[in-house]
Amino acid sequence: MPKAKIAPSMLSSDFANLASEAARMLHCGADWLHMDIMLNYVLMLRPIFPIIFSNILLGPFLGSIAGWVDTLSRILPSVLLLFKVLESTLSNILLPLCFVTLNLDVMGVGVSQLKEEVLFFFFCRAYLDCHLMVTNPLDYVEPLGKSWCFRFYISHNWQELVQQIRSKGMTPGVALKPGTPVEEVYPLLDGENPVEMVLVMTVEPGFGGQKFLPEMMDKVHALRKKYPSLDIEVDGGLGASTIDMAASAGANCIVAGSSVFGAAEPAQVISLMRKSVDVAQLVN
Ligand SMILES: O=C(CO)[C@H](O)[C@H](O)COP(=O)(O)O
Repeated sequence: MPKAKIAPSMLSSDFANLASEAARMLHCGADWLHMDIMLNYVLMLRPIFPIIFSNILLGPFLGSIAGWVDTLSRILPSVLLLFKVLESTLSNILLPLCFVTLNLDVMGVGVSQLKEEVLFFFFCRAYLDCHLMVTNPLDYVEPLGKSWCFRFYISHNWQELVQQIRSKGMTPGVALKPGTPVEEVYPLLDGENPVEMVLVMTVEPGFGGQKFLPEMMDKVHALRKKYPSLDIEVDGGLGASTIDMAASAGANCIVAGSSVFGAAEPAQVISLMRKSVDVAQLVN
């Protein structure tokens, strides 16, 4: 069975502080960051696109140079203490961007907004789970492919799109709106160049905070039965009261917006969702 992946939906984040919100979610244990790109789709959300590009996509891209620091910060806490000592010694000579990063990660020390933005910009490499709801997704392959963006959802022109997406090093997936029958996705999974994920929308796409549609679980069931190792994602209305339904139906990638960003302890919600997927996989 495919691994659990928890992806907070940045649609529910504070858009004025996207970088720090993204860093916060990664710090809380998120596997991916879910990005809804709705240009030409939901007009009122148009401003998101430039924000995503300037604040999120470019940040991790430039951060690749310092990716090793991020890895170190995760696996070698003792190295961080060494940096902390160095920080106090050299703080006025080498502006301690990296030390600020490390302090935040290990000690949970609060840092200023600016420093936190810098932290994400230089040190985080997020896996961006991008759901494109646009009239011509082909137009977006090139700009997204230049960034650290791997996941892509499609609805039409799929053969050419899948090829283009792969050529940019991203992995293609297809999204199903609530009204679309699950059978429509089978040709994209059974063909020569199949997509690698199916996103089953559990609300009508467009806004966070909507009510989970339990009837969508039939689609998840059908997909899991037919494709045991497929990544199956659900998005919309996922939280403590609905996660078990999705997990037991066979979903392993969970997108959650308001339940994570609205929680006092987002890390606990992320962990609960992961546990629910893991337990369901053991039982099934
Ligand atoms: O795609 C989306 C809306 O189209 C969002 O990702 C989704 O709504 C997440 O928000 P919430 O968990 O609050 O429902």
